[in-house]
Amino acid sequence: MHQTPTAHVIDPGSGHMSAATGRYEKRISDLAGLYEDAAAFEAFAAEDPARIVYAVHEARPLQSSGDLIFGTTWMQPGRIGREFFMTRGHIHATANRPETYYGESGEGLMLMESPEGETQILEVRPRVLVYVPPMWIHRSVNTGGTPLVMSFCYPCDSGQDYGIIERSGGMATRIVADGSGWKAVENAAYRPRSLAEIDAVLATAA
Ligand SMILES: O=P(O)(O)OC[C@H]1O[C@](O)(CO)[C@@H](O)[C@@H]1O
Ligand SMILES: [Fe+2]
Repeated sequence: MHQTPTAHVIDPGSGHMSAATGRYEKRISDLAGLYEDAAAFEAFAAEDPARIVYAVHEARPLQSSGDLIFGTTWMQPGRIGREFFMTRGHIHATANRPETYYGESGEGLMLMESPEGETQILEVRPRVLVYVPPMWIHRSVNTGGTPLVMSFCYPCDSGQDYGIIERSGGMATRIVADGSGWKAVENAAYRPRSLAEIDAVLATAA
């Protein structure tokens, strides 16, 4: 039985995608532990715990392999202390699965880290497509003053592993305000992965 082809209209401002099969939101209260300035986070969360930081529309297929998951991420502008709003970040649970992101509106960046700890940063803006190759941890950051909207696409058997970032005390690099722009700074709490952990990640790709 073939699935029926579909077309989806994306609103670049709101990130709404027609005929999505799912939608979820991440609120400030869901994002404890991500930001370097714990006191600033607590103050922000106490003031407005229900504040939405990002929202996702997605279409998930019926099949469990060989198919795609695609949709949009809408991210509010804002900062906790000097650090810009960002997604939780993850590596795909099957680590050799890639992903693309396409800028719909706003400006931001894709912060990526290899299991070995190399950082790569690519800016996202409208009409820029960012390719996240297999094996890269990835996190989106809204560095602008308006919502950042991106559409994304990845294999439906990728899965998301958030533990890899938690175990290393965050990603190696943080994105912080610098005048009217941004800069990358070292995360002082970062603990590089052991060879055993790196090998375990690489093994999921075998
Ligand atoms: O799952 P996270 O790391 O919170 O970030 C959400 C982003 O990642 C995705 O899961 C896609 O990989 C999208 O939902 C969104 O772009
Ligand atoms: Fe992903």
